[in-house]
Amino acid sequence: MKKDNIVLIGMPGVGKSTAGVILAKVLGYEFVDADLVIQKEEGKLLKEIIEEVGTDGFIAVENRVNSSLEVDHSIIATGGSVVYGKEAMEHLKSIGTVVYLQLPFEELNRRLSDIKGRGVVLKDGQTLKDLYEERVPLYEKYADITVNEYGLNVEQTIDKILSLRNEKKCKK
Ligand SMILES: Nc1ncnc2c1ncn2[C@@H]1O[C@H](COP(=O)(O)OP(=O)(O)OP(=O)(O)O)[C@@H](O)[C@H]1O
Ligand SMILES: O=C(O)C1=C[C@@H](O)[C@@H](O)[C@H](O)C1
Ligand SMILES: [Mg+2]
Repeated sequence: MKKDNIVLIGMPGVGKSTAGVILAKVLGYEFVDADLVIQKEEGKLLKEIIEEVGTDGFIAVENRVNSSLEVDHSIIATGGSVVYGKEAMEHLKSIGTVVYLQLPFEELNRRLSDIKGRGVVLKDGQTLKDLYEERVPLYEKYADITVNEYGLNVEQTIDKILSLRNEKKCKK
């Protein structure tokens, strides 16, 4: 039987970790932050990994770690760049429902006042807008459910995730 996980994807700062941990409490699930799993497995901070092996190297590490996540009844908050890893996304889709947390660019820009400090995978010269345009098609490609959280607080976002997930379950 397919495992019962919820996998949160989306741009950095959309709230995958913030909403994910509360969602786990509401459902009585485990919470897995893929960024923290990477840090634990590598024994380094994300920003140290990016400094040492560059953005492509980080993406390879992220792809490998996410491809080997074996959890059930868990909310998995992924890193924003996980969608560059084909194997990781195929694995995550096979073990859960992929929920894309979506925000318009302007709102995201407001939230991310210090994006370098968050260790975002930005290539030289790439702006946040470029990154947004590059990634949105990937988030859309892998999403089973898309949740537009514009104007919603964390609790409202969680309610929306749960009601769209129930709708999807009822359709099956
Ligand atoms: N509706 C909302 N849902 C979730 N977070 C929200 C919402 N509105 C505002 N926030 C705020 O947005 C920020 C989201 O940050 P968070 O670290 O959870 O994002 P993330 O998607 O996990 O980013 P990253 O990819 O860098 O790990 C928090 O400061 C949170 O309080
Ligand atoms: O969106 C990104 O590029 C990233 C987001 C973080 O969660 C980390 O996974 C990492 O710092 C890269
Ligand atoms: Mg996070």
